[in-house]
Amino acid sequence: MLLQLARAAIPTLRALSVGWLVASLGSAGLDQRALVAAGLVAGVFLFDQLIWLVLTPVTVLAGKRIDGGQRARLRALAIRLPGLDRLESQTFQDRASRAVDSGMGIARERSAGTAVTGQAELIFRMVSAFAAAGLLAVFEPALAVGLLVVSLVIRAILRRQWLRIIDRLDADTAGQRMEFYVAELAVIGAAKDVRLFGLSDWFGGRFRAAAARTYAPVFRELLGVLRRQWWTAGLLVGAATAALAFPAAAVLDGGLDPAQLITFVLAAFGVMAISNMGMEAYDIEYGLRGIEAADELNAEHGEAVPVAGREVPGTPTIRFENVVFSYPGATRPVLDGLSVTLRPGETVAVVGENGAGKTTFVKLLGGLYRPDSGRITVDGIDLADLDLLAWRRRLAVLFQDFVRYPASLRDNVTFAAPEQSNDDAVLDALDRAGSSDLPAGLDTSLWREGADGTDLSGGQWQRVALARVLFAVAAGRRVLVLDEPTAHLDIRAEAEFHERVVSRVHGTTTVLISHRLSTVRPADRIILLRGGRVAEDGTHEELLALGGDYARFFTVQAETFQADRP
Ligand SMILES: Nc1ncnc2c1ncn2[C@@H]1O[C@H](COP(=O)(O)OP(=O)(O)OP(=O)(O)O)[C@@H](O)[C@H]1O
Repeated sequence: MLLQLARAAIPTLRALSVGWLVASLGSAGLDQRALVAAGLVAGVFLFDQLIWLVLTPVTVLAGKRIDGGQRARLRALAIRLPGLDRLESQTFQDRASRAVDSGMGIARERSAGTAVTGQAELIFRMVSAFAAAGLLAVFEPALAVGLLVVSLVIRAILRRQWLRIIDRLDADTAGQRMEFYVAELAVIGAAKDVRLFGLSDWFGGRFRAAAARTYAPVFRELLGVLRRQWWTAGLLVGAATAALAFPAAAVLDGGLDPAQLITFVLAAFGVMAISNMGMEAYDIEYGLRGIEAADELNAEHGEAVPVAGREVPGTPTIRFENVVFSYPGATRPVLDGLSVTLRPGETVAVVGENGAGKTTFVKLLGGLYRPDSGRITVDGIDLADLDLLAWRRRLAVLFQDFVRYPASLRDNVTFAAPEQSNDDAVLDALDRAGSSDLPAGLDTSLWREGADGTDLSGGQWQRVALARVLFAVAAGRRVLVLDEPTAHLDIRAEAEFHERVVSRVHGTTTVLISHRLSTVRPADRIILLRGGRVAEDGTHEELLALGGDYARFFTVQAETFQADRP
């Protein structure tokens, strides 16, 4: 603040000190007074240069601090959202990336921090212009007011032009998203494919196309602005002419001496400096969009906290009653009248073709989405009335696309029940998941990019993820969901899976999703989803006897397996 205030005084101090120097030189050559005046002029110039050395890092740091706070608030809001539907909506994602300036597009600064520090800079530039106008008013108040008004009008015109350019940039979020996605994918996400499939030209072309789509209207707007710029330039030339002509005329009339001429001309240019749109204008305009986006997110989702509801003890009976569910924006429901009961302690396998809705069923069970109609009950209580956080603490879910946390092996296991951290239990879970021979100790960071980090094979990662949910069950979770838990396992591990994992889970309801029918065969019940509802329900033997889809799939798999044998 003090630094900015000192900077705001520079144009006025410069005008006064240079005027004083000229007056001193005029009177008696290079005497002591002139030397002091020259020292003052040099001091002001030097101060103007040096102040940036301090001001720049202070401003950047202040901005980063504000941005850090904004990001933290947004993270808290996103984490608090009880389900995935809002999080996955395009509007939410667009606003979130604007609010935190996640770097979409090229050199975009949209942060709250830049808006605040830019605004502070603008205030002090205004103070500076008004101070210079005050000095100029000593000579001619009308000239001071006129120059101030014209300079502010020029600034307002330039600001409007900026806003139109920013609007053009904002208009194409789909293009920016594509550009960002392609750039990320080409460099990191698809690094192996880019090399092995020779995709660099394809990615390059897509990136250029996305960038051209986003920036073509921006460049058109910019060219339009440049074409219309002549009358802004005219205003500036007019103002500069008045700034010189009025004091010069006064000198000719004998009303001003040369030293005063220099003082007032410098003061006039100090006033006009406010017409210049510095980077602060860019920072404010872009940054304000980020603040607006954060405000919109807060207004729309700020209250979205899971409400404290009822809790159910023990291993519950779970019922899906005529549940219908479509993903936001989808035209067809994924679940369409699904009714099923999961009894306490039983192992229910869920099978069905790709896209039948098996994972969706699990997401609804976890309260990540709500049914469009019908209801899900836990011991007779609607899931909507349960304390969602408490309910989730009763679940241990291994998703098909489980997360590979860039953390230690220990954390990768305990994350499913973070309240427990007992190394014996971690080792036991790893052992049961068949991971006791991993090339990593509990403290090893499973983060290849990190210092001393390592990575695992696909199957090893699956075992770690399996250990994660087994650890959670040992910690008291009472509903275990395993979505394709054997997809990456080798034949021996898959054959041992039921014996080693499922049969050793007691007092827990287990939902097992798998395309490998040998994995689901021993389940207490198998349900087959088709058309968004339960089409078949029974034991392996009952479903084989039924002769429906399950029997057909099983026969095909069994025949394939037989045919593959030597
Ligand atoms: N987040 C989502 N947004 C929109 N649609 C989705 C989303 N997730 C899944 N879907 C759609 O819902 C349908 C069911 O998907 P789901 O993942 O539940 O199937 P699944 O039975 O688990 O399939 P698979 O056997 O291939 O794993 C699919 O048509 C899929 O395209």
